[in-house]
Amino acid sequence: MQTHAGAIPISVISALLTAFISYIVYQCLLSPLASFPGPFLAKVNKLWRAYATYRGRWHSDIVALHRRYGPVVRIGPNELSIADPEAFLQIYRLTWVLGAALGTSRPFAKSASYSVVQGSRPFDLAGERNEKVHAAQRRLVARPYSMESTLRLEPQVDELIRILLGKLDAVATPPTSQVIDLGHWLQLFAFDAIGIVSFTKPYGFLASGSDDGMFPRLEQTMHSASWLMHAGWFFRLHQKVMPWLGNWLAVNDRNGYFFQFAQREVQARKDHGGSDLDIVGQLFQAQQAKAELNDLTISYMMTSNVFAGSDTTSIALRAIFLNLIRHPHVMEKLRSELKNNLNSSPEKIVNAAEADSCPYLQAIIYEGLRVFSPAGFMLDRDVPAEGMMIGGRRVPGGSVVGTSPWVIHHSVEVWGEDAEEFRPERWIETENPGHLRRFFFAFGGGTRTCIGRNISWLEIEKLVSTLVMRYDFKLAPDAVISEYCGALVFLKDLRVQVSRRDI
Ligand code: HEM
Repeated sequence: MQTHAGAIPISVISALLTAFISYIVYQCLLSPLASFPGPFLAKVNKLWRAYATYRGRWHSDIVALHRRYGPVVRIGPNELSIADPEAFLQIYRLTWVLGAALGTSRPFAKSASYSVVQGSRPFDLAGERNEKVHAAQRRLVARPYSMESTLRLEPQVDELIRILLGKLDAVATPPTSQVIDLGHWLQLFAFDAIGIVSFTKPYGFLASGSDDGMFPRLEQTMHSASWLMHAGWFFRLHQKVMPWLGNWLAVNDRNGYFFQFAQREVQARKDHGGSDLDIVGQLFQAQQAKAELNDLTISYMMTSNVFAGSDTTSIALRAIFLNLIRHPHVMEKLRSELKNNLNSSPEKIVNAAEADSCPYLQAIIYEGLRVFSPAGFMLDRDVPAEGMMIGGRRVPGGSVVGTSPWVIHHSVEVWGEDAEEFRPERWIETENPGHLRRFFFAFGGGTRTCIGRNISWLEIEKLVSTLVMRYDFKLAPDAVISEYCGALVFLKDLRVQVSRRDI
């Protein structure tokens, strides 16, 4: 058959069509993951996940997909989302020792998607994929993040809480009782708290009441990272042409704008001195014995503090307050506990030791982070070369598996029929709290568990207990609270009427 000059020959078209059909048949029928159910487009095209993430509803969409398809959902040609409790424990909870005993010789390493987070940074705890390199880096910096170190900074956190109380008093003292965006104030607090634990000094956002444009920028960076993690080729291409076309991706702010911000703070801390108790002070001290812990490395680490430590904590605080407001009986029960156990009053700033001694308060924090986990993404891991079994089916080495905190936290199989409900009592009633905690995934798991957990917990337990004793909170009648997932699940427009309880 003749073809016109310039037209594509039929033979080429039919070869392309055959290749396309073969690819679809392979992915749907012959691939080692073919037996796992999932949306058709996800099975055949990696971009499905990038787009699904880009839409900003991944945290709830993936829960809905599991309700539809079951405990294992295929969300990419080579990717599985896991709600199966046994498989979840195998992926995230095994240590080297236990792993060796079970025949899984090493932890599941982070997948290629994390390279986008890491960018060109040689020191990046969250993005580092090599488990050995990560373990060495973590050992280098872990000490200042311990509970012992964190507690030494409690007086400085108290100072910050006093500033917040001053701000809230101004809108909550009779005859005033204004509606405010409580979420905004919690975010200013959480951001400044990171300044305190890192550099002994707050950034001054809470005092000025303004974030200086920082929060939208953080949010855009997070969102950009969330979908680009699943379009790595596009990210790499962009980085190659960036010298000529400029930067078009907000994710680069992580290693650009936010790194420079952290670097300036580290330099200022060095120039002006500060307390040896803060994280940078401790790292400067450690520097004397460990040459590899140079100023650049410390700045990289502080970038993680700014990037991973402020929005996460503020979302946790927002979620806990929203749930307390929506469940007045829980709020009252908490107040009774604080009054009876601590003799707490509206004037008092609760200290960490006191907060730790209140089981209901602790249960509220667990439950708040369970039903509304700040991290809304799936924590991708590579299946080791030997492969793994999930629900009796073999998953080959090199496949990507992972679980989002939202998926495991909303699993009926783990939490029971009331998995969707905010019910702190479940953490107290259970005969086996250790069992429930194994499935508590708000801070990730295994070797890659959040290094800032102690810091956040301290902030949360102090602030929640102090504020509920001092103020009444009521949702504004016109409050329209929305959720938006860009890696973290941003909870917006927490418009609340705040009033002093003691006046
Ligand atoms: C409620 C607050 C927080 C939540 C919900 C949270 C959540 C998480 C999660 C889920 C991970 C694991 C990520 C993964 O495996 O991909 C993680 C890791 C990490 N977080 Fe947090 N985080 C919080 C607070 C903080 C704070 C306050 C800091 C720093 C001061 C911090 C710094 C980090 C770092 C550096 C990592 C990487 C750790 C590693 O791989 O060794 N986070 N966090």
